[in-house]
Amino acid sequence: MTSPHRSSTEQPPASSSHELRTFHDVIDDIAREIGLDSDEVEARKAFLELGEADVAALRDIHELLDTQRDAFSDRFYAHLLAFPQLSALLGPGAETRLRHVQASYFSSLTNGDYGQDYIRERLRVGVTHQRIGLDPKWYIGAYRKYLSELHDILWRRLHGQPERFRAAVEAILKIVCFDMGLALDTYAHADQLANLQNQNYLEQVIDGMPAGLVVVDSELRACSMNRMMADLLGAPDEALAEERLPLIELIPCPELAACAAETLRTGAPHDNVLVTLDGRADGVRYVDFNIRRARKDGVHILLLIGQDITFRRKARLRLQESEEFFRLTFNQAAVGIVLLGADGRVLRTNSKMSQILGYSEIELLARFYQQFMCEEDLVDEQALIGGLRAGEISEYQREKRLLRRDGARVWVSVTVSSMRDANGNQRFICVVKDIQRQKQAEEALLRMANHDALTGLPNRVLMQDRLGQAIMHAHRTRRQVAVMFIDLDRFKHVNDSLGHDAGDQLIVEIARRLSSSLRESDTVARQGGDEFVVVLPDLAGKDDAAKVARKLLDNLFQPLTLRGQEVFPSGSIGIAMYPRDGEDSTTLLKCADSAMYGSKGQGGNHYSFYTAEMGAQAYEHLRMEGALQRALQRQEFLLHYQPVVDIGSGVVTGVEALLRWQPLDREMVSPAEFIPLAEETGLIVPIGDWVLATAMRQQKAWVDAGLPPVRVSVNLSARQFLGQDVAQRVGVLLKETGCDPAFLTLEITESVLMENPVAATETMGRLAAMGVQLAIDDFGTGYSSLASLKRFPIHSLKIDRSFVMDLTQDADDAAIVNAVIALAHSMKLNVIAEGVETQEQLAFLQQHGCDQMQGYCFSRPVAPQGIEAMLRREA
Ligand SMILES: Nc1nc2c(ncn2[C@@H]2O[C@H](COP(=O)(O)O[C@H]3[C@@H](O)[C@H](n4cnc5c(=O)[nH]c(N)nc54)O[C@@H]3COP(=O)(O)O)[C@@H](O)[C@H]2O)c(=O)[nH]1
Repeated sequence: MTSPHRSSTEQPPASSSHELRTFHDVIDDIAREIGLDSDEVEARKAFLELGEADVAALRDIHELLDTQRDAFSDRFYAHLLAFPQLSALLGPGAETRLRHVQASYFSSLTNGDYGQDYIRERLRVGVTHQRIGLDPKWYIGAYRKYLSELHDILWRRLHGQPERFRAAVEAILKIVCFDMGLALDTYAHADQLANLQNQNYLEQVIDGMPAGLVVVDSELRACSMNRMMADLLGAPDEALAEERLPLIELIPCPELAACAAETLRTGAPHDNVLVTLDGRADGVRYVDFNIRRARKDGVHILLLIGQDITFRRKARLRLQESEEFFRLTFNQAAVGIVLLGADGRVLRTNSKMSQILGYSEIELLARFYQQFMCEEDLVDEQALIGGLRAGEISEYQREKRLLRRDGARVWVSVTVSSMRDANGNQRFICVVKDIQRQKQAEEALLRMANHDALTGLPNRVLMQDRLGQAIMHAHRTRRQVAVMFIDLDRFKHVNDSLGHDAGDQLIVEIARRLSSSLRESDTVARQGGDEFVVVLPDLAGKDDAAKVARKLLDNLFQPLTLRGQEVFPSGSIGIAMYPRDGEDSTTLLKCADSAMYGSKGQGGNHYSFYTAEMGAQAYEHLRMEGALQRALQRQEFLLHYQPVVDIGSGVVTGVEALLRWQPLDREMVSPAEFIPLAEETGLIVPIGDWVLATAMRQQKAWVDAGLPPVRVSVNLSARQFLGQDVAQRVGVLLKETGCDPAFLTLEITESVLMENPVAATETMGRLAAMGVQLAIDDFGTGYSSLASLKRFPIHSLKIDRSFVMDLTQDADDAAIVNAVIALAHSMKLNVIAEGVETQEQLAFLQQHGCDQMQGYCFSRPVAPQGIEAMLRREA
């Protein structure tokens, strides 16, 4: 306890080492603490006027009293032991021992030696008496008895010698008073020691209190405080040691000072006065003060007891903070959160949950979770909740649909966990994530993966799955399955002439017509391009399939208008039957495909069932493809050239390069046979590139051979023209071959132009810029008008052979050819007639101003040497 008046003679507390000390040491300590040094002894003797004369007088009666000692002791102790309080203190059988002690004291009293040993003995006796609990009153009484007895003895022996008697009595009185002083000193010292120990004990208790204590005086100044308060305030001991600090300075809290003043004035206690102590190195401290009034030395004092509630308060603040954090997180969470009672009642929810389910928070609180579940989920959900309830699982996660307020179903991912509230009640926490969009995207992806984007029909993947199921079902039920491969007739033609959009429109309409012609249990799938596959499960036989095929063809062959043109779509259908033609989907599809080619071979708009011969055709198709690839590697291709003749002069002005395939071991194969296959497989690109390079090299070779320059025309396929950078390639080849671009013409069909007019214009522009000429081949077979060709940098038009063929018999064809020549001329285009076989045709063309012609009437396509011979003849 820190106080401005702390004793400077504080005694160390009793310790075990203290107990081991001898009684002699204790007496020495007491003598020292009382201050009984020789000066003190002399001072006392002087005050008692105990001098040498008295010592001599005492010695004088020593002998005299010797014979009286035993009788004296008997009387003395008879008197003392007559008092039960004393006999109880002195103990049974004490008489003999005490009589001996008394006799010894009696002797020492008059033997004239009153030095340190005498004094120490007196202190020892005093300490002994004090320790056994002999009150000073008994002590004083005993000395009175002592003096009276001595007085009697001396009177009896010395009444005849009044001077000696007076001196003896005087000396006895002094020495006895001297002794009494020493005895009383031991009592006072013991009391002082006890007080000190008491005070130490209290201070220890107060310092050890788990609360801070400040004692404040009646002037509201702090008198003392315990260690805990000093620690709390961060105040050094010296703060109060020097002066009493005003309370408001020691604890700068006006509220505390005001409460203290009130308690001091009225005596009414104050509890829970919260004081915030900041500015401490270890951070802010919160102290809860109770103020009580007490009284000391007749004046009021205050006890301010401060409890450090920093930890508690910080914990509470942290709890509040975490509750606030939780509340905000809960309310603003991007996922729905619901706290459910054990029966599924909604106990707490957040705004996201309201958003997901379309109910207000209040509405949700009046409901049970089960009310939002779809019926089909109830059984599973109850089982899982049962698992949670029984502690078999701690949580579960599911994707499912919940019922919204508007009756719609929303896809969610739910995680449900079990917990106990503060009262031990079971609760379920549901974290609900809205995955509606994700599910829609997944469904869309799944749909995309299994359906054709243009028509929405199942695609090849889904069709194969359905076909597999149909086969399994037919196997079990001993029924049949029909697989139909449907390819639209002349679709390419529509696509090329009317453009891709019209082609797409046609495909969509065909898909609609096929779907509407079939049952729910049938499958119609788009295989790609203009190919469809129909799966008819559960059939009795091929007659059923034939009926459906007829119906499909009838429905397909209904007119529709595309870009203002009336089109009559038709298809070629190939049919394979399970189990007759194959037992697995791959074989059946292959058979149906072969059968479809069979229908195509019959002019389209036809259905055919698969036969073994068709398998051979399909095989042939595959064989050709492989052979074409090998032909490129083995250099089995060559070029023939057909002269292009000026109609007026009959002079060869150019040649058209025409591809030929001469396999090593077989007859020459016509391009009409392999070009469509090469186009289908993409092989036309490397083959066409070879043609271009070879023709250009040939042109240069003729020039180098000293022949007059001759224009060489090369056919470009659609893939070649649109699928690669043909302008860049021609540029490279011009450089490589040395061919003169002014004598190179590239022929493209009008359908190629119309397929991608923008790209075509750009490519043609680049080619024209190199000086290469461009011709439209097979003109009249497409749907483009002459006017639409205006925007392309074209030099020539080649009238298709089909118009020239019947020119002289068919007035329509004649009119068309005539009109084309006239219009082309008006557009300053050169006109070349193809396939001129007769003189009549030639005459017609001459008559109508056609510029050039090519055909059998002049020459068939021939090897380069043939052309060279012709050119030399003309030169
Ligand atoms: N992309 C490429 N296509 C090419 C190439 N070489 C040829 N072809 C195309 O193959 C088709 C068949 O060609 P081909 O058997 O060579 O027939 C051509 C002529 O021989 C034939 N012709 C010429 N005059 C007459 C005639 O008086 N009567 C008659 N019945 N036929 C005749 O016409 C074909 C030339 O046609 P076209 O190209 O339209 O001018 C054919 O479509 C070729 O285009 C090639 O290298 N690349």
